[in-house]
Amino acid sequence: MNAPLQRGGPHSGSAGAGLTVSGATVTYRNGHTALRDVSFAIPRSTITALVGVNGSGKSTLFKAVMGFVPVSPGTISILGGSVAQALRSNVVAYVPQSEDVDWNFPVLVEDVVMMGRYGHMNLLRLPRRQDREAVDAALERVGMATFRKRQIGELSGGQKKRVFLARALAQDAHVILLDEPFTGVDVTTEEAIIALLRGLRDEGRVILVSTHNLGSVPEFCDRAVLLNRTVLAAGLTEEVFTQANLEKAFGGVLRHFVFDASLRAGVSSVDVISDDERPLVIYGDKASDEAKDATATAPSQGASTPDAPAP
Ligand SMILES: Nc1ncnc2c1ncn2[C@@H]1O[C@H](COP(=O)(O)OP(=O)(O)OP(=O)(O)O)[C@@H](O)[C@H]1O
Repeated sequence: MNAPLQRGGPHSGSAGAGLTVSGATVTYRNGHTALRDVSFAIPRSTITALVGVNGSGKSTLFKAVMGFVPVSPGTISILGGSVAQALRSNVVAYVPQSEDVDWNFPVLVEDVVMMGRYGHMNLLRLPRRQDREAVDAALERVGMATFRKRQIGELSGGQKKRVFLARALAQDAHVILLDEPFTGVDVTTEEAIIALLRGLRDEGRVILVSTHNLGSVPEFCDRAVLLNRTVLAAGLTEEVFTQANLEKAFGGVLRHFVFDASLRAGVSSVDVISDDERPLVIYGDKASDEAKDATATAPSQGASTPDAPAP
């Protein structure tokens, strides 16, 4: 049986136990299997990118972690406990894609953030002092305190995303799932969101971010999971984010450009890999390429080369 979840700070509970998905298969009611035998583990204090083509199952995985769709067979363990325990303890929060939200729904920014407190309230949902304080602190942290009385539909795309992040903060979620947080936001807002996520990571939380923005993944994600209905690669970003793995994940849809890099000192090649408007750029290192070439062409001891002069 799973150990009970412990609240009282993201560092409590089983040390290091973050999110573990083991052999998870998800089949929708219409018979479509969106995920098959998915396995990976993410420790606490990490930001992990969830990357894959449209329809690869990223949102389905989020739904499974949130308990919205059943996993069968397979298991999902959250901070050492079951999904049901995690939901009861309010430790998982989901920050939705903008398209999934009805922005015409008349609700104030502070009310959206207060929704993060519902799991901490009794059935009457009357906010207490600690609930209001949590909302104030969350709005302050995402820089949206001055917008609290605005209708959510009146905000820009980046501001809306920050409000939903504030809802997760007010909830004091230890596992935060973000669906495409950078779509439609400018670079300044993206940097602000990344800084916030880093802060949350450093507090011991588990952050899982689905994104098509390959270029920023190596910059701010410690780990990555490449998905296409099953896991193609998972682990540290530098090990997962290789050209070969990305080609496996994106196949023909990945735009891949190779430039002559002779204009930049120390660079032998520039690979630009793009699934979105912000590409991943890989610079080849001239010095290490030359060293590799030298090793590859150096004759091994005792071997003769066709061009070697006769002794
Ligand atoms: N409720 C549902 N019923 C049946 N099939 C579904 C349902 N939701 C999603 N699917 C199917 O499951 C597969 C995975 O969808 P999912 O939304 O998880 O992909 P995704 O990786 O999040 O895609 P995107 O990058 O476009 O958001 C798709 O083939 C989709 O058509």
